[in-house]
This record gives sequence, structure tokens and C-alpha cells, in this order.
Amino acid sequence: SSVPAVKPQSKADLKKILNLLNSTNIFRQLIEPCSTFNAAWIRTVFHDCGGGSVLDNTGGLDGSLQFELSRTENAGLAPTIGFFQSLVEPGVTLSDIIALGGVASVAFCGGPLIDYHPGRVDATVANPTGRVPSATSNLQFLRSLSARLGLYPSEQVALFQGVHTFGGAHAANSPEVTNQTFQSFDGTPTVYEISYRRKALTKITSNPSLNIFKVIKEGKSILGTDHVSFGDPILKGYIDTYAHDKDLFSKNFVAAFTKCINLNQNQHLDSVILVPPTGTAAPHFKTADDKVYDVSRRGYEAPGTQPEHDTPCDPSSTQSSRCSLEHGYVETCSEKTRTWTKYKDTVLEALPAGWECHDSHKGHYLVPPAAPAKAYAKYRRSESEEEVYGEPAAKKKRSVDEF
Ligand code: HEM
Repeated sequence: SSVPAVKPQSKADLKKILNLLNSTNIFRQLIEPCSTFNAAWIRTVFHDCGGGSVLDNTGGLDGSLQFELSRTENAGLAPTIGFFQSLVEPGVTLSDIIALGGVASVAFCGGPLIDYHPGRVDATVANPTGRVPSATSNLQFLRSLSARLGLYPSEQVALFQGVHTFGGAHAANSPEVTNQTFQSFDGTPTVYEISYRRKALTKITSNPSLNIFKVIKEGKSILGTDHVSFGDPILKGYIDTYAHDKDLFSKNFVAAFTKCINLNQNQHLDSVILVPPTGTAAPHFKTADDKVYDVSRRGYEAPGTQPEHDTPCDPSSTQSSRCSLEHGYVETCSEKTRTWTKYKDTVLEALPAGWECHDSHKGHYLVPPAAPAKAYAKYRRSESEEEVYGEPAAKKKRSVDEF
């Protein structure tokens, strides 16, 4: 029998996914109007796709970030992942949520619209280590990262430099970059672009420019990677150009961002169907080792939970984050010190009263107060596969073996 190596998952349910963008949905409310969440979610996209490579077809935008929260470079991303995990349900993968969070966050901050195709398959293990850059990565590292993501130099600059028009650095996440609680990269962390014209009327009277590139050109960036990029003649050329050509920047930014959100997923987009074992109404999936797991609740049942807050914690566990004993905090298992490190749960704080933090083998996830999301409630009550999968009758009977 041919069981797919990648865990089969439900066919992407576009309706459920787009429901996240409903103006009444908390998902959308967190990022419109543009807030600090937009930057955090855009960063989340990169820290997931950045572990992938088109050169060897490993990793990608695959939700593996949930197993990588203990890595130093991912400090501060646990609250976002915990929230996103609470939205996972049949037809809605973590990776599709991460990608949607990214494109929607860009759009709601005044950035360009980026095509979004659902259907990503979630990874069941972490991506290789050592692929996501730090602020002190050298040019050679940036080049190889760029090659892994399949970016041209023009796209590399648009993405690695230009994206920092959003957000900034936090001492809690990046002590090597800033000692401030929050330090914006370009002075306008929730704005896609700002022109010279608006910032300094006297200097430039035409050609709106992107603020972040001005910061880099003036040598004022807080990221070492911006300085080394500006020192490279080819990359400098793009930094200079984008500072005066927002249309070209936007075009290449969209191209690069698209490569990141689709990384190693193109062959799956909107093409993966979850097939329940014959005779069960409850959704299950079979893994490569032929175990059948129940997915009738959010998250998946599998071993791997770290039971205690004791030290040392196990950074290689599938549970790299957990709820803190202190309300409003989450902890990640630091790969360096092998201890639980506490972070303020900014997402939990922003959600309406009643949300709770729960632990699972895939890390902590945030649970809504009383009734879960509408689509999910319907799904739980359902006895029929028809309702669960929304598939025509003929398709319902197919088994895992056919794939
Ligand atoms: C050379 C590559 C890159 C380096 C060295 C880098 C480094 C950093 C660092 C050190 C931070 C501060 C994190 C914190 O302290 O909270 C940061 C923030 C951020 N990064 Fe990057 N980054 C790179 C590429 C990217 C890419 C490709 C994206 C998105 C596609 C991205 C999106 C962001 C965003 C939006 C923030 C702001 C987060 C916030 O304000 O919460 N970065 N980056």
C-alpha cells in the first residue's frame, strides 16, 4: 500500500480559510488596522519558509516553525504560533494560516496584494537547523539563503532589506540588536512605505522613496546584514534603486514574498485530500509508519509532550513551547540553555477575555472562550463524512491506499 510520506491532510477548505478574514473574525481584527501583530506575523512567515530550500527540496512554508520555537532565532514567535494553532482544523493547515497571516498583514499595512493559494501540507518534524539568518550573518550566508529561497539579487534586497519597513527589534528577542523594549527599523513600524517627500519636504520633490532604504543608505540600520548588503556593489545598486522606485520595489517584493509563502509547496497547493479510513466518520490520518491518529480536535494526537516545567527541558521534543505557570506568559525551551524561557504572550493579551492557554505535544495553543469558531462547531457535531469533507459521495469512499 502506498501511504504518502507526508501526512495526508484535508483538502484545503477555502471557505473556512477565508472566514479568517471576515471582519468579525479575531484573526482579522488583530491585523486591521495595522498593528504590531502585522509585523510579527510577517516575520513568522519568513522564520517558517527560511528553513526550506529549493536546492534540495527540504522544508519550506510548512508550519515546521511549531517544532522550532526553541531555536534562538525564533525568540518571540511562540505567542503567534500558539494562536495560529488554535485555528487549525480540517481543511485549514497551520502553514496555510501562516501564509495567509503574512499576505493579509502586508495588505492591511498598505502593502501590495499578494496572491494566496491554500493547500499547504504541514510538516511533522522540524526543518534543518542553521538556515535562518541572524542580524550578524555575513554576505556569504545571505547569498546561500537567497539561493535556497530561489531569489534573484533584486528579490533578495526587496525581501531581506525592504520587508523591514515593518516592525522592529525587541531586546527580549534580539539582545544583540537592541537594548530597547522595541526599536523600530525605520521609524514607521506599521507603514509599508514613507516617502522622502513626506518625511523631508525640502530634500526630494518627486520620486517617493521607501524609508527603510533611506535608513540603510545613511548607515543607520540596526541590522548588520543591511550594512554588509550595502557594501556589496550589486546589492547596493538595488538598495539605491528601491529608495527611489517604489513600483519596482513592490513588484520584486511581491515576487520574493510569493516564493517564500509557496516554498516547496507548489506541487501540493490545493491538491491534497484527507481520506478517512473506511468506515469511520471521525477524521483520522495515517502516518507513514501506519499509525492512525485522531484529528477530531484541534491539533493532532501524538506522543511528544513535555510534562513538566522542570529543567532541563528537551529542545528536540515536538513540544518546543508551553503555557507558563504565570498567566499571560508562554515559555519556549531554549536550545542553548535547555531551560524554559518565559515570554509575555502578546497575542493572548490582545484576545477577548476568556481565551486560555493549553498545552499539547506540538506546543501551547490558545483556546477561545465558549463556543469555538462556527465552522469548527459544525465539524465537531457532524456524523457524516459528507459534511466533514464536503466531498461528493463518490469520492468519500476512497481510501488512503489509493494515494
Ligand atoms: C537577512 C535576512 C534577515 C535578517 C538578518 C533579519 C533579522 C531580523 C531581526 C534581528 C529582527 C528583530 C526581531 C525581534 O527582535 O523581535 C527582525 C524583525 C523582523 N523581520 Fe527580519 N530579518 C531578515 C529577513 C526577513 C524577512 C525575509 C522577513 C519577511 C519576509 C522579515 C520580517 C521581519 C519583520 C516583519 C520583523 C519585525 C517583527 C516585529 O516587529 O515584531 N525579516 N528581523
